[in-house]
Amino acid sequence: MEVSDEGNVTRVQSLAQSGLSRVPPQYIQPPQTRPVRQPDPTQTLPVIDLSSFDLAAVAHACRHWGAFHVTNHGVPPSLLAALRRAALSFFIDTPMPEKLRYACSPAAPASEGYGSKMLASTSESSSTALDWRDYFDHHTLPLSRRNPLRWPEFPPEYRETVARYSEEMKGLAQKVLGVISESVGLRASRIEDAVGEFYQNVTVSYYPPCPEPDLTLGLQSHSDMGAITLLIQDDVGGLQVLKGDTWVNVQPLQDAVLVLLADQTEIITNGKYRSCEHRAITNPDRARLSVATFHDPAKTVKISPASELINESSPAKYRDVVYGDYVLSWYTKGPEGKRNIDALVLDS
Ligand SMILES: O=C(O)CCC(=O)C(=O)O
Ligand SMILES: [Fe+2]
Repeated sequence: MEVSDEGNVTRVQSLAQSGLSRVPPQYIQPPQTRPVRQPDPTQTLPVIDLSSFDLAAVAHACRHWGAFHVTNHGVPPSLLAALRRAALSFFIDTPMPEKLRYACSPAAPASEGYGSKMLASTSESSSTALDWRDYFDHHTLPLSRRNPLRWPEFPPEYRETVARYSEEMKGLAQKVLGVISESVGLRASRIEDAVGEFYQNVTVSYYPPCPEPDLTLGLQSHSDMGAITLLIQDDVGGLQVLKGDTWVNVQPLQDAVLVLLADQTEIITNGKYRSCEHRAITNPDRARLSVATFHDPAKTVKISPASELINESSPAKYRDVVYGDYVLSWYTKGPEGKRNIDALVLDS
């Protein structure tokens, strides 16, 4: 997720540390996107135990939430902890001038590195309030995109931990996409076959404490653009998912991995499953860390609804899209909830 003039972009962490009691105006959300302080407390995100589950529970979670926690997923908890530790150390132990050596390139959107501003500065995106977030984006797969020299050098185990984590997340994404495929009535490999080789990015988000949590968002409302996102976080909380028209807090679940269905899975399942709209709120007291691992098609891949799910009574709901075109529209227009996928919906 990324940038235009990152060289000049203020790091939110520096702002937060300057001890200001009001946030600068460019971070203030318009009234309609400010976070509600009382999300629905009666709702809790489904949990799927990957060592024993029934497909109906997966189908229910995908249909009604587009998101669920997975437990017994096979990724060692020690690796999740090691990644969180290394990532946090980059943000809190590394001096700012050293961090800025990894600043995202000003030229291209979605460039790798240390950034703060998700969208390119276009006239369409200029009205969007800034996120109260800094991040580090790693290009991890395919290996031809990977250059660990662009990843933090400290702590010393950083690069190796990201590499191990990337591998584990790839395996888990394949496993979970297989289960999702079967739960919608497709053969297990069907969604993965449609996506093709995974283009995987690992993005660490660091949300510093914010003096005005009622007026700001850590990350604006969006759905992820690829196929599937796997997210881990610390115990602070702040992620919210939209269920129907209600925002629900996602309670951090120790050692679980959170699965978010992304837009290409919505298209492939012909809308039987919807991608999850989500956002991060800010916290006045504690910084928060999350790590999202995105699994996307190559830019040249054409995504279309699975023909097995289309018939006379259930016609194709989305037009085909070349993934690179989808990404370009996302970064120029901004996510604004789910507007990019909504633009592909065919008139019925
Ligand atoms: O910080 C979080 O929990 C959400 C991050 C996220 O949605 C993203 O990076 O796309
Ligand atoms: Fe996201």
